[in-house]
Amino acid sequence: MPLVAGVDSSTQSCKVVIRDADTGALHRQGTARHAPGTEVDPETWWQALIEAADAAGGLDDVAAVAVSGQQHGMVCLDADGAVVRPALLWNDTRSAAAAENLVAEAGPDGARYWAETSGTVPVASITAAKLRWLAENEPENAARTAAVCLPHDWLSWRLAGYGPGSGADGLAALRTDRSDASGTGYWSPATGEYLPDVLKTTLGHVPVLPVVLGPLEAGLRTPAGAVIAPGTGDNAGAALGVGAGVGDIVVSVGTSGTVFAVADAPTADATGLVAGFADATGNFLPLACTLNASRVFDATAAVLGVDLAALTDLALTAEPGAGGLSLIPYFEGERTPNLPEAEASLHGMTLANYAPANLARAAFEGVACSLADAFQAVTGLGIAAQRVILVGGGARSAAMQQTLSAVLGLPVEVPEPGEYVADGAARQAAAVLTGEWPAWKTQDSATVSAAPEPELLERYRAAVRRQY
Ligand SMILES: Nc1ncnc2c1ncn2[C@@H]1O[C@H](COP(=O)(O)OP(=O)(O)O)[C@@H](O)[C@H]1O
Ligand SMILES: O=C(CO)[C@@H](O)[C@H](O)COP(=O)(O)O
Repeated sequence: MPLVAGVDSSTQSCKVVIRDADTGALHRQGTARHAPGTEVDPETWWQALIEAADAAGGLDDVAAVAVSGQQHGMVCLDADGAVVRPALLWNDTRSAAAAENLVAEAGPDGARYWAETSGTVPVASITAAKLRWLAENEPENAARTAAVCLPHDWLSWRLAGYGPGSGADGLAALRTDRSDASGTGYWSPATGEYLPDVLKTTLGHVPVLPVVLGPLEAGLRTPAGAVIAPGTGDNAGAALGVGAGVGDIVVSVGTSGTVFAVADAPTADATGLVAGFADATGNFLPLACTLNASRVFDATAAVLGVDLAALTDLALTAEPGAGGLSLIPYFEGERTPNLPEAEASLHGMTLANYAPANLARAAFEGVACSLADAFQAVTGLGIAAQRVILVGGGARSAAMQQTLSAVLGLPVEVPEPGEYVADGAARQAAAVLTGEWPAWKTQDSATVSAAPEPELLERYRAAVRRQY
């Protein structure tokens, strides 16, 4: 009965689950908060991982561990293995102009070129755009950058005992997986190869890059001897955690809102709405991501002076349609659609409808409508939605569940509350240990079917069109 650990180092927190490798039974778990902001010292992730692992009873007795992490974050290391500057996260939009320039420099059909070459048209989130920003704005830091990796790669490396002072041998030990490599812009999901030219035209040189492990390939080991599995980007981790397969569309409501499908062939969306990522099993993970999801609820709850449970209760006392209010939730700029400078706005206010319950409902409906746009982009690639699965912290809200079902006009499957990204990582750890994907029992789910509200999405889209 070996134990395995799964780690989810996501934007807001680190979660650790420890499960039985044979049965998947949950033994222990722990969490720790991350620092806020879009520019973060990776050391704070490491300290949070230690804290979350301690809260989960430690990792000394696990036979394998895998780390899933927030995607795209730019972690630059110097020749010694020390971090060159704080990491720029996926939701840091300072690299928006750099992304635009990368597309323009690729010629009149630059977007198609990028979609076909790297799977994804660069936006501010993509690591390659962040490297270009670094080279243009902090040339000394760019020149000192001897290796570039992602949050999950760096944490796996720290788990193996590497860190500042590890030198060239340490950099050579960096490992990643195809799901996270596919979010960099300098790795091709279609060929499975790095794209050195992208690094030359962004960072200015080709740094040491993590070796991309195959789905069941063992990576490093912890000092205590546990196998470190390849790990994953957090969305690919969620796909593993809920057991998503071809025909499933997963909607995740965390700091980011994501809509993604498991596909058996790579995608290349030249509109730029859908990133052509790889998954953690050897398949692909076309994904549309928004910058504004669960934190819209946090902010609205704070404004209304209630907690998240009360926000949902309040929202459910309002009629569908929030009395005519439409919230465009682009508080942090937006990525889908690509409007990095956008701000949120509230439309349709009258003295009659401007009330706390309608505001609460408008927050959930606004996020649901923005996710419906992302959903349409994914299904627009010809991907059928046989089942829609809702995960992430925001999935705990009945208001989120119902408004998403109403706006999509589809039933939504809601797995029992859990840490599905960390669970996906634990599954991968078990798979690497045994050589095959474990046949763990899948989670219990409820199906939420709300009456379709197509006019709500029409009103939202009309407001977006008027504004942008
Ligand atoms: N009952 C709830 N209602 C609405 N949102 C919730 C609820 N519980 C948790 N959340 C949201 O979950 C978010 C954290 O989700 P999570 O998926 O862990 O985020 P991330 O992976 O980006 O760190 C918080 O921003 C919070 O708003
Ligand atoms: O940028 C993306 C996907 O492309 C985000 O989904 C990040 O991976 C962050 O995820 P969360 O912390 O919101 O789960």
